[in-house]
Amino acid sequence: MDNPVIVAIDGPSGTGKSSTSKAVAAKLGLSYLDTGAQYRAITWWMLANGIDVDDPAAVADCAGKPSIVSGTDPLDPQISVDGVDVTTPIRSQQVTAAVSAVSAVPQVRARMVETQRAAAATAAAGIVVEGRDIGTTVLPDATAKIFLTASAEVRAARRSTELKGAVSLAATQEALIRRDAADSGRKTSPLAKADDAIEVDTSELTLDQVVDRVVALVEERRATVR
Ligand SMILES: Nc1ncnc2c1ncn2[C@@H]1O[C@H](COP(=O)(O)OP(=O)(O)OP(=O)(O)O)[C@@H](O)[C@H]1O
Ligand SMILES: Nc1ccn([C@H]2C[C@H](O)[C@@H](COP(=O)(O)O)O2)c(=O)n1
Repeated sequence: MDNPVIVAIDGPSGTGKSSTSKAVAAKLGLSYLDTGAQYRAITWWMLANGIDVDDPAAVADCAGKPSIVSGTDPLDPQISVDGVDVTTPIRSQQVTAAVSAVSAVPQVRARMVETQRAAAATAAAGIVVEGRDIGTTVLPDATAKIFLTASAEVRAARRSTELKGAVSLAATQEALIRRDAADSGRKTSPLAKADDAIEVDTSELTLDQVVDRVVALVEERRATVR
Protein backbone atom coordinates (compact mmCIF):
# COMPACT_ATOMS: atom_id res chain seq x y z
CA MET A 1 0.00 0.00 0.00
CA ASP A 2 1.16 3.58 -0.75
CA ASN A 3 2.35 5.72 2.15
CA PRO A 4 -0.15 8.45 3.14
CA VAL A 5 0.55 11.62 1.16
CA ILE A 6 0.94 14.78 3.21
CA VAL A 7 0.52 18.07 1.34
CA ALA A 8 1.39 21.39 3.00
CA ILE A 9 -0.12 24.50 1.39
CA ASP A 10 0.94 27.85 2.83
CA GLY A 11 0.79 31.46 1.76
CA PRO A 12 -0.53 34.91 2.60
CA SER A 13 -4.23 35.79 2.92
CA GLY A 14 -6.40 35.50 -0.15
CA THR A 15 -3.92 33.66 -2.35
CA GLY A 16 -6.40 30.80 -2.81
CA LYS A 17 -5.18 28.33 -0.16
CA SER A 18 -8.62 27.14 0.97
CA SER A 19 -10.17 26.91 -2.51
CA THR A 20 -7.12 25.12 -3.87
CA SER A 21 -6.60 22.81 -0.88
CA LYS A 22 -10.21 21.61 -0.82
CA ALA A 23 -10.23 20.90 -4.57
CA VAL A 24 -6.84 19.15 -4.49
CA ALA A 25 -7.90 17.00 -1.52
CA ALA A 26 -11.19 16.08 -3.23
CA LYS A 27 -9.43 15.19 -6.50
CA LEU A 28 -6.79 13.05 -4.78
CA GLY A 29 -9.15 11.42 -2.27
CA LEU A 30 -7.36 12.98 0.71
CA SER A 31 -8.55 14.56 3.96
CA TYR A 32 -8.38 18.33 4.36
CA LEU A 33 -7.50 20.54 7.32
CA ASP A 34 -7.97 24.32 7.42
CA THR A 35 -5.64 25.45 10.22
CA GLY A 36 -6.68 29.09 9.77
CA ALA A 37 -10.20 28.00 10.75
CA GLN A 38 -8.76 26.56 13.98
CA TYR A 39 -7.07 29.87 14.87
CA ARG A 40 -10.30 31.65 13.98
CA ALA A 41 -12.28 29.25 16.20
CA ILE A 42 -10.14 29.89 19.28
CA THR A 43 -10.33 33.63 18.54
CA TRP A 44 -14.13 33.36 18.31
CA TRP A 45 -14.14 31.68 21.74
CA MET A 46 -11.90 34.40 23.27
CA LEU A 47 -14.21 37.14 21.96
CA ALA A 48 -17.35 35.28 23.05
CA ASN A 49 -15.91 34.94 26.56
CA GLY A 50 -14.82 38.56 26.91
CA ILE A 51 -11.08 37.84 26.89
CA ASP A 52 -8.93 40.85 25.94
CA VAL A 53 -7.31 39.55 22.73
CA ASP A 54 -4.65 42.25 22.95
CA ASP A 55 -3.45 40.87 26.28
CA PRO A 56 -1.18 37.90 25.42
CA ALA A 57 -1.07 36.71 29.05
CA ALA A 58 -4.87 36.59 29.27
CA VAL A 59 -5.05 34.71 25.95
CA ALA A 60 -2.30 32.31 27.05
CA ASP A 61 -4.14 31.56 30.33
CA CYS A 62 -7.25 30.46 28.41
CA ALA A 63 -5.55 28.72 25.48
CA GLY A 64 -6.36 25.23 26.79
CA LYS A 65 -10.00 25.89 27.69
CA PRO A 66 -12.06 25.59 24.48
CA SER A 67 -12.57 22.20 22.87
CA ILE A 68 -12.11 22.62 19.12
CA VAL A 69 -13.17 19.87 16.71
CA SER A 70 -12.24 20.23 13.03
CA GLY A 71 -13.90 18.23 10.28
CA THR A 72 -11.57 16.94 7.57
CA ASP A 73 -14.03 16.35 4.69
CA PRO A 74 -12.95 18.63 1.82
CA LEU A 75 -16.54 18.70 0.54
CA ASP A 76 -17.99 19.84 3.86
CA PRO A 77 -15.35 21.33 6.15
CA GLN A 78 -16.95 22.15 9.50
CA ILE A 79 -15.56 23.29 12.81
CA SER A 80 -17.07 23.42 16.28
CA VAL A 81 -16.10 24.93 19.61
CA ASP A 82 -17.46 23.29 22.76
CA GLY A 83 -20.05 21.55 20.59
CA VAL A 84 -21.22 24.76 18.84
CA ASP A 85 -20.90 24.83 15.04
CA VAL A 86 -18.87 27.99 14.33
CA THR A 87 -18.20 27.37 10.62
CA THR A 88 -19.94 30.63 9.66
CA PRO A 89 -19.31 32.98 12.65
CA ILE A 90 -15.52 32.50 12.47
CA ARG A 91 -15.58 34.39 9.13
CA SER A 92 -16.92 37.61 10.74
CA GLN A 93 -14.97 40.87 10.43
CA GLN A 94 -14.57 40.92 14.23
CA VAL A 95 -12.82 37.53 14.25
CA THR A 96 -10.73 38.44 11.18
CA ALA A 97 -9.52 41.61 12.92
CA ALA A 98 -8.52 39.76 16.11
CA VAL A 99 -7.11 36.46 14.78
CA SER A 100 -3.54 37.64 14.14
CA ALA A 101 -3.15 38.76 17.77
CA VAL A 102 -4.52 35.50 19.18
CA SER A 103 -2.54 33.28 16.80
CA ALA A 104 0.72 35.02 17.76
CA VAL A 105 0.49 33.69 21.35
CA PRO A 106 2.89 30.72 21.72
CA GLN A 107 0.54 28.76 24.04
CA VAL A 108 -2.21 28.99 21.41
CA ARG A 109 0.15 27.83 18.67
CA ALA A 110 1.51 24.92 20.73
CA ARG A 111 -2.00 23.61 21.25
CA MET A 112 -3.03 24.00 17.61
CA VAL A 113 0.15 22.45 16.24
CA GLU A 114 -0.42 19.38 18.42
CA THR A 115 -3.94 18.86 17.03
CA GLN A 116 -2.75 19.53 13.46
CA ARG A 117 -0.01 16.90 13.70
CA ALA A 118 -2.49 14.43 15.20
CA ALA A 119 -4.89 15.01 12.28
CA ALA A 120 -2.09 14.38 9.78
CA ALA A 121 -0.93 11.27 11.60
CA THR A 122 -4.41 9.71 11.58
CA ALA A 123 -5.47 10.50 7.98
CA ALA A 124 -5.47 7.04 6.38
CA ALA A 125 -4.92 8.05 2.72
CA GLY A 126 -3.22 11.33 3.54
CA ILE A 127 -4.20 14.96 4.01
CA VAL A 128 -3.91 18.44 2.57
CA VAL A 129 -3.16 20.89 5.38
CA GLU A 130 -3.31 24.62 4.68
CA GLY A 131 -2.05 27.53 6.72
CA ARG A 132 0.95 29.77 7.27
CA ASP A 133 3.55 27.53 8.97
CA ILE A 134 2.65 24.04 7.78
CA GLY A 135 5.73 23.46 5.62
CA THR A 136 8.12 25.17 8.03
CA THR A 137 6.90 24.02 11.45
CA VAL A 138 3.85 21.79 11.61
CA LEU A 139 4.76 19.16 9.00
CA PRO A 140 8.37 19.75 7.92
CA ASP A 141 8.52 16.23 6.41
CA ALA A 142 5.45 16.72 4.16
CA THR A 143 5.50 14.86 0.84
CA ALA A 144 4.85 18.09 -1.07
CA LYS A 145 5.06 21.71 0.05
CA ILE A 146 3.39 24.46 -1.95
CA PHE A 147 3.60 28.20 -1.23
CA LEU A 148 0.85 30.18 -2.97
CA THR A 149 1.31 33.86 -3.73
CA ALA A 150 -0.61 36.58 -5.63
CA SER A 151 -0.30 40.34 -5.86
CA ALA A 152 -2.04 42.39 -3.17
CA GLU A 153 -4.23 44.00 -5.86
CA VAL A 154 -5.45 40.64 -7.19
CA ARG A 155 -6.06 39.26 -3.69
CA ALA A 156 -8.04 42.34 -2.65
CA ALA A 157 -10.13 42.16 -5.83
CA ARG A 158 -10.93 38.48 -5.19
CA ARG A 159 -11.95 39.19 -1.58
CA SER A 160 -13.99 42.18 -2.63
CA THR A 161 -15.92 40.03 -5.11
CA GLU A 162 -16.49 37.48 -2.35
CA LEU A 163 -17.77 40.21 0.01
CA LYS A 164 -20.01 41.52 -2.82
CA GLY A 165 -18.59 45.03 -2.49
CA ALA A 166 -19.71 45.36 1.18
CA VAL A 167 -16.23 46.75 2.02
CA SER A 168 -14.28 49.08 -0.30
CA LEU A 169 -11.47 47.64 -2.40
CA ALA A 170 -8.92 49.97 -0.75
CA ALA A 171 -10.00 48.98 2.77
CA THR A 172 -9.92 45.28 1.82
CA GLN A 173 -6.39 45.59 0.42
CA GLU A 174 -5.21 47.54 3.46
CA ALA A 175 -6.64 44.90 5.83
CA LEU A 176 -4.97 42.07 3.86
CA ILE A 177 -1.59 43.80 3.95
CA ARG A 178 -1.93 44.55 7.67
CA ARG A 179 -2.80 40.91 8.47
CA ASP A 180 0.08 39.57 6.34
CA ALA A 181 2.52 41.91 8.13
CA ALA A 182 1.32 40.73 11.54
CA ASP A 183 1.42 37.05 10.51
CA SER A 184 4.91 37.37 8.96
CA GLY A 185 6.30 39.48 11.79
CA ARG A 186 5.36 37.39 14.83
CA LYS A 187 8.12 35.59 16.75
CA THR A 188 6.63 32.08 16.88
CA SER A 189 6.42 30.24 13.54
CA PRO A 190 5.62 33.22 11.33
CA LEU A 191 4.13 33.00 7.84
CA ALA A 192 7.09 31.87 5.73
CA LYS A 193 7.94 29.80 2.68
CA ALA A 194 9.85 26.62 3.55
CA ASP A 195 13.18 26.34 1.71
CA ASP A 196 11.93 23.24 -0.11
CA ALA A 197 8.45 24.58 -0.93
CA ILE A 198 7.43 25.22 -4.53
CA GLU A 199 6.05 28.70 -5.10
CA VAL A 200 3.00 29.08 -7.32
CA ASP A 201 1.98 32.64 -8.23
CA THR A 202 -1.79 32.47 -8.72
CA SER A 203 -2.25 36.11 -9.86
CA GLU A 204 -2.74 35.23 -13.52
CA LEU A 205 -4.18 31.72 -13.08
CA THR A 206 -7.77 30.55 -12.80
CA LEU A 207 -8.60 28.36 -9.83
CA ASP A 208 -8.78 25.29 -12.10
CA GLN A 209 -5.29 26.04 -13.41
CA VAL A 210 -3.90 26.37 -9.88
CA VAL A 211 -5.54 23.11 -8.82
CA ASP A 212 -4.19 21.24 -11.87
CA ARG A 213 -0.69 22.59 -11.21
CA VAL A 214 -0.75 21.60 -7.54
CA VAL A 215 -2.14 18.13 -8.31
CA ALA A 216 0.66 17.64 -10.86
CA LEU A 217 3.29 18.77 -8.33
CA VAL A 218 1.92 16.41 -5.69
CA GLU A 219 1.89 13.48 -8.16
CA GLU A 220 5.51 14.27 -9.12
CA ARG A 221 6.65 14.35 -5.50
CA ARG A 222 4.65 11.21 -4.70
CA ALA A 223 6.37 9.34 -7.53
CA THR A 224 9.85 10.28 -6.26
CA VAL A 225 9.20 9.19 -2.66
CA ARG A 226 7.29 5.97 -3.44
N1 LIG B 1 -6.99 31.42 -8.95
C1 LIG B 1 -8.07 32.12 -8.57
N2 LIG B 1 -8.68 32.95 -9.42
C2 LIG B 1 -9.75 33.70 -9.05
N3 LIG B 1 -10.27 33.69 -7.81
C3 LIG B 1 -9.72 32.88 -6.91
C4 LIG B 1 -8.58 32.06 -7.23
N4 LIG B 1 -8.23 31.39 -6.12
C5 LIG B 1 -9.10 31.75 -5.14
N5 LIG B 1 -9.99 32.64 -5.63
C6 LIG B 1 -11.04 33.35 -4.86
O1 LIG B 1 -10.33 34.24 -4.00
C7 LIG B 1 -10.96 34.30 -2.73
C8 LIG B 1 -9.93 33.91 -1.64
O2 LIG B 1 -9.63 32.52 -1.83
P1 LIG B 1 -9.35 31.58 -0.59
O3 LIG B 1 -10.33 31.83 0.51
O4 LIG B 1 -9.24 30.22 -1.13
O5 LIG B 1 -7.91 32.15 -0.15
P2 LIG B 1 -7.08 31.86 1.16
O6 LIG B 1 -5.65 31.96 0.76
O7 LIG B 1 -7.53 30.61 1.79
O8 LIG B 1 -7.49 33.09 2.05
P3 LIG B 1 -7.35 33.27 3.66
O9 LIG B 1 -5.96 32.99 4.02
O10 LIG B 1 -7.68 34.71 3.89
O11 LIG B 1 -8.33 32.33 4.28
C9 LIG B 1 -12.17 33.39 -2.80
O12 LIG B 1 -13.28 34.17 -3.11
C10 LIG B 1 -11.86 32.45 -3.96
O13 LIG B 1 -13.02 32.00 -4.61
N1 LIG C 1 -1.12 27.84 10.18
C1 LIG C 1 -1.73 29.03 10.45
C2 LIG C 1 -2.95 29.34 9.90
C3 LIG C 1 -3.53 30.55 10.21
N2 LIG C 1 -2.91 31.37 11.08
C4 LIG C 1 -3.52 32.62 11.52
C5 LIG C 1 -3.06 33.81 10.74
C6 LIG C 1 -4.23 34.17 9.87
O1 LIG C 1 -4.33 35.57 9.69
C7 LIG C 1 -5.41 33.62 10.64
C8 LIG C 1 -6.61 33.21 9.83
O2 LIG C 1 -6.22 32.35 8.77
P1 LIG C 1 -7.07 32.27 7.41
O3 LIG C 1 -8.43 31.77 7.76
O4 LIG C 1 -7.13 33.64 6.84
O5 LIG C 1 -6.31 31.31 6.56
O6 LIG C 1 -4.92 32.52 11.36
C9 LIG C 1 -1.70 31.03 11.60
O7 LIG C 1 -1.10 31.81 12.38
N3 LIG C 1 -1.13 29.87 11.28
